[in-house]
Amino acid sequence: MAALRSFPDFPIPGINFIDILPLFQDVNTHEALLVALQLQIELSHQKPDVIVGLDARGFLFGPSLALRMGASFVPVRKQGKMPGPCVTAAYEKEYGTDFFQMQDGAIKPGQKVLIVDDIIATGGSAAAAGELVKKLGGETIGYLFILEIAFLKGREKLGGVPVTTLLETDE
Ligand SMILES: O=P(O)(O)OC[C@H]1O[C@H](OP(=O)(O)OP(=O)(O)O)[C@H](O)[C@@H]1O
Ligand SMILES: Nc1ncnc2[nH]cnc12
Repeated sequence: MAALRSFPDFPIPGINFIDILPLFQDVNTHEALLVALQLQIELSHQKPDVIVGLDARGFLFGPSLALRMGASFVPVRKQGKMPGPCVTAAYEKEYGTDFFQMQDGAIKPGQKVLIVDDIIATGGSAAAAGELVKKLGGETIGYLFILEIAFLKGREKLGGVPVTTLLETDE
């Protein structure tokens, strides 16, 4: 937790924003983070075919983790960023409303998918990503986060799919 910083009233008043970026500034901490995430996947005894990372902070470690696991990486992006036909889901998060998209065909029917992101707060973003995976015919086998803001109870939005987090805070 020492590498994380919090910023009161960012991006809007009332939100205590937790900044995970320092984890990537130190090579050893970055490496330890990836080792810890990989270990969590291995402990689940479920090998994902695809790792789905959420725009934007899920892109910081999703592709590296996918390479380590021998899985493909597929991004979920905010609306309007990707070309071609996409599936779309609306969602609410801790500080606003947004739309997520995935490209048609990015996941093949029946593929096992692990959804990763830096933080689970209300769970709105992660739930929308799960919806998109389902629309493409994939099977979400789990969610993996670096940090859970536990009092927001986001995991309750994820339909009973296994949720793993490395760290937890109640602030
Ligand atoms: O559980 P929730 O309440 O949905 O919140 C969690 C989401 O919020 C943050 O992303 P944000 O939308 O701020 O986008 P960014 O990564 O582009 O900054 C965070 O990286 C998660 O994706
Ligand atoms: N409090 C928070 N800090 C950082 N990212 C977030 N995403 C949603 N809530 C957040």
